Amino acid sequence: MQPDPGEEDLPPELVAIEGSEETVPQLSAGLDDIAVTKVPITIITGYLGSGKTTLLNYILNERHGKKIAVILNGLYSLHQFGDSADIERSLTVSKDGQEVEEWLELANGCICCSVKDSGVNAIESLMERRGAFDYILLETTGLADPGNIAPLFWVDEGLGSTIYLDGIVTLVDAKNIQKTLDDPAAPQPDSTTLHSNSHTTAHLTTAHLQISHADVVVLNKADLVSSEDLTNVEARLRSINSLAHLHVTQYSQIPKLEGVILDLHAYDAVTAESLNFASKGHSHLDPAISTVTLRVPSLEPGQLENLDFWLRSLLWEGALPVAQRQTLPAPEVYRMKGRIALIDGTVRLLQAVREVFEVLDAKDGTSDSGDTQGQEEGKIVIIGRGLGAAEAQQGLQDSLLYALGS
Ligand SMILES: Nc1nc2c(ncn2[C@@H]2O[C@H](COP(=O)(O)OP(=O)(O)OP(=O)(O)O)[C@@H](O)[C@H]2O)c(=O)[nH]1
Repeated sequence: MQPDPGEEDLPPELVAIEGSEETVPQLSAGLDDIAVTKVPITIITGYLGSGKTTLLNYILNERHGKKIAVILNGLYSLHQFGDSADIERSLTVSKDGQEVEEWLELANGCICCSVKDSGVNAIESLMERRGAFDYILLETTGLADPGNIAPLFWVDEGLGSTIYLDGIVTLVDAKNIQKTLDDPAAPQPDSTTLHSNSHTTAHLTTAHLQISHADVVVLNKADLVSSEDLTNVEARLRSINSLAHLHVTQYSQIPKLEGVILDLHAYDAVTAESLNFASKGHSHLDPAISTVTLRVPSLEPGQLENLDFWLRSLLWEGALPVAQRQTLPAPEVYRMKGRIALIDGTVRLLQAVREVFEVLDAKDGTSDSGDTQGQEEGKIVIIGRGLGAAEAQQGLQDSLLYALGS
């Protein structure tokens, strides 16, 4: 769910077609009645020189049996792929006299493309022109904020996109990351995309945001640091983002890709284990960003509306609602995941990236906590800035009890 864009921006009416979850709804008029297989897209981000291209080359040279499209979002030279893969052809595609895409065909059936417009439409039109792919990898520039890119691909099922966001992988340079996070001169994110009412003044860098949005952190260049430094970096990364899986690598080499880097389904699945791990009380080593866990009692179905109110208030208005219509300075929320247990034993999943959120039915439909009482404890894990766990917990509890602001 996103803030209302206004009527003129409303999407055309859609009709859902029957089929598996990998089947997308289609426009009601003018299109063939053919189910479309959705293609996963993984965003690969990370600070300058952290090993993004090394990871891409590694993936492309692995035997994965997939036809992968690599999208370079930025002003890159495509020739960086020339060393490791035979280039068969290259082409520049023009639109209205403007060069918008450049692509190279790689030896193993993959293609590599530079797209200046990173939007879903540009990528879908590329897919139409070049035929179907099994997978898309999008490498951002080293200074990109993935929080601005992810919502482009995390598209509502109802909008009928042929691609879906599978996950965000953030490369971290083990040798330089501490300096980058602490450097007051390091490039800062575009403040207009963030709420400005946070009460935290601690320095925030683009590297912080890249880590906070990660579903997987690849802690690379481990060969360049001592084991003690590596342990310290790991602790800091976990304090920023306790939800992400962390893999320590040299030259971005990850022995198994499936389920580790690729095919994560990080935006349509939330396991109780991942939330339990995130709530284990990791250190608060970073002054700018942290992860907190809120406990959610089992809800009556009617209380889902109250939860929705709390989410809108927090994510759209940047305010933590508390009783008697007061508001507290709110955190800036970058990523949120949760499992909400209902008293009837069913479970809802919560996913949010910045102001976009979604509450879905859990695929299994019921608690999978293994709790002998049969009732899972609901949890919401928030990664953000200016997070006071006690205030956030109070605001949530108040919202669940009263219909604040109604
Ligand atoms: N020592 C060491 N060098 C590495 C490792 N991984 C990558 N490199 C080197 O670090 C340099 C930068 O790696 P890239 O993969 O180009 O990094 P990137 O994130 O794509 O860089 P930008 O696109 O400039 O942001 C290259 O010279 C790599 O060979 C590693 O684990 N250890």
